[in-house]
Amino acid sequence: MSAGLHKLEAMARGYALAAVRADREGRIQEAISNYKKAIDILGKIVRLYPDNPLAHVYRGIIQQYRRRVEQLEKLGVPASPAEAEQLEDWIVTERPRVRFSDIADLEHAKQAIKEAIIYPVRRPDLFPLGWPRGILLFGPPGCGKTMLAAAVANEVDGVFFNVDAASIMSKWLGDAEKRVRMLFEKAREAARGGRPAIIFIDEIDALLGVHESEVGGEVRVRNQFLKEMDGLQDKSSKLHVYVIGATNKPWKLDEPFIRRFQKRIYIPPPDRRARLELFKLYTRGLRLTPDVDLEKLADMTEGYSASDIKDIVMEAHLRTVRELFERQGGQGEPRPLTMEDFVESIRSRRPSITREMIEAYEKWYERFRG
Ligand SMILES: Nc1ncnc2c1ncn2[C@@H]1O[C@H](COP(=O)(O)OP(=O)(O)OP(=O)(O)O)[C@@H](O)[C@H]1O
Repeated sequence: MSAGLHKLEAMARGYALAAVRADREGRIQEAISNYKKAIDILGKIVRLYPDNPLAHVYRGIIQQYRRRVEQLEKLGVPASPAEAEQLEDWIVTERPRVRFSDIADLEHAKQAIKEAIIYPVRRPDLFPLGWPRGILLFGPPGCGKTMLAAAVANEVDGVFFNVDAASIMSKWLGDAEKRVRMLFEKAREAARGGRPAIIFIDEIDALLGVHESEVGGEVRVRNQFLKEMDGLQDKSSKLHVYVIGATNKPWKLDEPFIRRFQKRIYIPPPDRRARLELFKLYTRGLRLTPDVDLEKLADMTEGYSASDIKDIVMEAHLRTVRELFERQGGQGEPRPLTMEDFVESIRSRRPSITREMIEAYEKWYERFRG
C-alpha cells in the first residue's frame, strides 16, 4: 500500500472517530465539522486511488456521513432521542407463519435445527451440559435459510428478531455497536418474559466488516457481537436466546466467529427429488393441462434454487394471466397451464447455482462440519 494512501486513511480515521465521539456526546457542531473533514479526505482517497479494494466501502461511509450531517444540521438538537427511535425501527419482530411442512425437502436440516433449538426449549432438563445457542445456516441463496429460521421461531412460539447484517452496519460508525448491544438486550428481555427469542441475522458475514485499514467501527461491532454470543453461551444462562446466522459466503467468516456457531448446517440446493417436491408444492393451487410433466420439469432444472423454481411457476402462471388480459380484457378465467408455459419460463431464466458454488460449500463444510 502506498505511504500516501496510508496517511490519508489515518487522517480520515482520526476525524471519523472524533466525529462519532462528538455525535454520541451531543456536541453537534463539532460532530458536523469532523464528519465533513472525514468526508473530504475519504473523497480524496476514492478519487486518487479508485482501484483500492476499499474504495466502495469508503463511498458507502461518505454517503452515511453525508446523511448524518444533514440530519444534524436539520435537527440542531442532540442526536440521542432521534437515535433511540431509529434503534427501535430497524429490528423487525414478527410472528412468522411459516411451518416446517411449508418447506420442501431439507429433512436433515429440519432435524438438526429441531435438536439444536426445539428440544432444549421444550426440555432443558435433558441437556445438563448445555446446548448450542449459535446456529449457522449456510448455502446458496434462495434455498430456505430464512424460511427455516422463521419456522423454528413459529414452532417454539418464540419472538423472531429478523435483521440483516447490512442494516446493522449501514448507519454511521459507532452506532452499529450500540445496535448490536440493543438487539441482544431486547432478545434477553423477551426471553425473560417467558418466550424464546430467535435472532435471525441474514448475511452475517457483513458483520465482520473489512479487516484491513478500516476507518474504524467494524472491529468494535464484531467484538461486541462475539461478546454477546459468549454471554449467551455462559453455562449459568438459562435464557432461551438463540442466534441463527445465515450466509452465502461462509468462507468470509473467521475462526473466532465460526467457533461461536457451534452448530453449522448446510442448506444445499434442491436435488431432483426436492425440485419435484417444489414443483408439486407451488403448482398445488393451479390448473394444469394433462401434458404437464412435473418429473420432466424436475429433470430440466438442475442448478435452479428453490426460489428460482417458485419464480418459474409464477412466470408460467403469469403467461396465462397476461393472455387473459390481452385477448379477453381480463374477463373470465385464465386457461390451464401447459407444459410449454413451464418450458418457456425455464428458458427465460438462468440457474442461479453453479457446480463451482456447490463445490466451494462442500469444501468449506468438510473443514468446519459441526
Ligand atoms: N425449501 C423450500 N421450500 C419451499 N419454498 C422455498 C424453499 N426454499 C426457498 N423457498 C422459496 O424461496 C423464497 C426465498 O427463500 P429464503 O428466503 O428462505 O432463502 P434463503 O436461503 O434465506 O436466501 P438468501 O440467502 O437469499 O436470504 C422463500 O420465500 C420461498 O418462497
